[in-house]
Amino acid sequence: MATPTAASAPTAGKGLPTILEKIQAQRLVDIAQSKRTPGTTPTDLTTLLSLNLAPPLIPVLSRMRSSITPGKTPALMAEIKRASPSKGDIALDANAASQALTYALGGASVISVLTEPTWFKGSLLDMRLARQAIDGLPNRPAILRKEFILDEYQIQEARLHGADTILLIVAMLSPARLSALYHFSLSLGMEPLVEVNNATEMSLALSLPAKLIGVNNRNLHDFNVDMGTTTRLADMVKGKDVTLCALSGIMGRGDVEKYLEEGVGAVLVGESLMRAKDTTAFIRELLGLEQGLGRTGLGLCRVKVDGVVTPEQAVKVAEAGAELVGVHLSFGKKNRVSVKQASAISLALRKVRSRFSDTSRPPSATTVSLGNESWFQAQARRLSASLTICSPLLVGIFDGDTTLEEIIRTVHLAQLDIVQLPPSAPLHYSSHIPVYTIRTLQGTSNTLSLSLAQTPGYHHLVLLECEAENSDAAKSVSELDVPLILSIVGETLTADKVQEVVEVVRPWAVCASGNVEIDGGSVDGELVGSFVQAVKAAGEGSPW
Ligand SMILES: O=C(O)c1ccccc1NCC(=O)[C@H](O)[C@H](O)COP(=O)(O)O
Repeated sequence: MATPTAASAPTAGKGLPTILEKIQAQRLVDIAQSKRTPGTTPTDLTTLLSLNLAPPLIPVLSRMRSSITPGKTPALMAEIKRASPSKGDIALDANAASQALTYALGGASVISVLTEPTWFKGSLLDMRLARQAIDGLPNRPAILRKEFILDEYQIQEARLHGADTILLIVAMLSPARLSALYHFSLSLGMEPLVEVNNATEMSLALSLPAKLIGVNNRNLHDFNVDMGTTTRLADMVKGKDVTLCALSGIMGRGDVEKYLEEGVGAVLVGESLMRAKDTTAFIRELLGLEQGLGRTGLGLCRVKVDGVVTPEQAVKVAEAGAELVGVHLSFGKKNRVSVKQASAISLALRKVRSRFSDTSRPPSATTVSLGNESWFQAQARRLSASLTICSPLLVGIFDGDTTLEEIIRTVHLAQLDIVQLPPSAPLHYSSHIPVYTIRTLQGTSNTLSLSLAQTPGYHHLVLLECEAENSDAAKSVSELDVPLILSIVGETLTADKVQEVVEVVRPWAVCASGNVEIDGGSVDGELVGSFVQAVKAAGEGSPW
């Protein structure tokens, strides 16, 4: 691997070095320092990559192209930029992880993270945290390492810290180095964003042949921003397999519309996004999307009935309209069933499901959004969609003494659709259980368990057990971004009471208690039916 030296930097020409040349000289010093540091030597990075320690990639080009509607909606490359040489401090307090999440949920296709520390106050840690914050999203944006890349070493760093793509600035590199770095990036699976500022640089980029080309409206030597730069070069990529991006100086929808008319597919926006009062609203403005659209769900609340012990009871509960049937599988529990009984219940439910399902519904009718949504919203949407074609689902309820191996064995033997875990279940269980999981939490839960409740991957839904008089706790949990199954304990929920609770808490589902829970082998189908009706009426318009 060739090691660049300061001598390979372009000379400043006459007079003082430009900012680009200063940054370049400093970056060469920084790279040399990192390469000397034990643990991050070039050999270390090669070893780490060969151990497959870089997180999985997404292909940046297809991620961007899937978001573009020509002439209407560009792909947004949203930049995390605390400061810059031209503007000084912009947003020193910005937190890379929360900024990245806001960008992702707002609709960005790429998150550009400046990792240069001296002038831009960025770091590789910023990029790593930005990646971690969005990692669980079902349609996460690609991560761009926005950097002054001079050495293959920086491309290896980028991959290891979670980048999907890197920036190559043509003005900083000889044609031979540009080509070497371009192909090195491709060899690690990353199509680079190649930045140009004039026709000569554009021809070089096209000869690589780069497929993602950004025209920087800012001249990096003198900071001058000329919004016509992209316009003048746009024709050079017409008819080519190139996604053209306009970079720098974009302040609002007006700039974006002009570029869209010229065939530009993407815009990279830094400062104006970092200074926006309402980042999400500004993203929607840039993308030309309607404002103020909240979460869209099916507007439903579902019912879970626990304590079923026989196939006949399960069918009665299904006929009454409940979507989830719970069986207790742990010793010492009232209404505990054996694995064999659970299996018989499962079989009975599978036989009747077609009666309560609408298989004629196309998947898109139940798939509310394939855009950016949180991990929990995506789980809830998928589970709700499954329920429209496959209802009711069987939930196996376990206590704290059941081992992971026993749970997995029971899932297979009894054909469980969902596993309900106790509060004490280790957090890694969910990632090993091959079906959806619910974690039980008590209404008195502390801040730690509330923050764990919102961690993607620890469970798919939360069942909150709370006393009727403590429904404030349920209200506060309902504000979390987690689909909630509400279980009011210690009181018989009347139809009126359940309506009140559902309207306030807006849960994903309610667990039938006292009045409908099975006791002594009989199920009052009418009672369950009226409970279900009350929940359905109150749940209309729910975000889930
Ligand atoms: O932004 C600078 O002052 C700057 C100076 C020297 C080299 C690079 C510089 N910026 C990098 C960028 O290309 C921009 O951060 C990016 O295009 C976003 O621009 P903006 O939306 O104008 O913040």
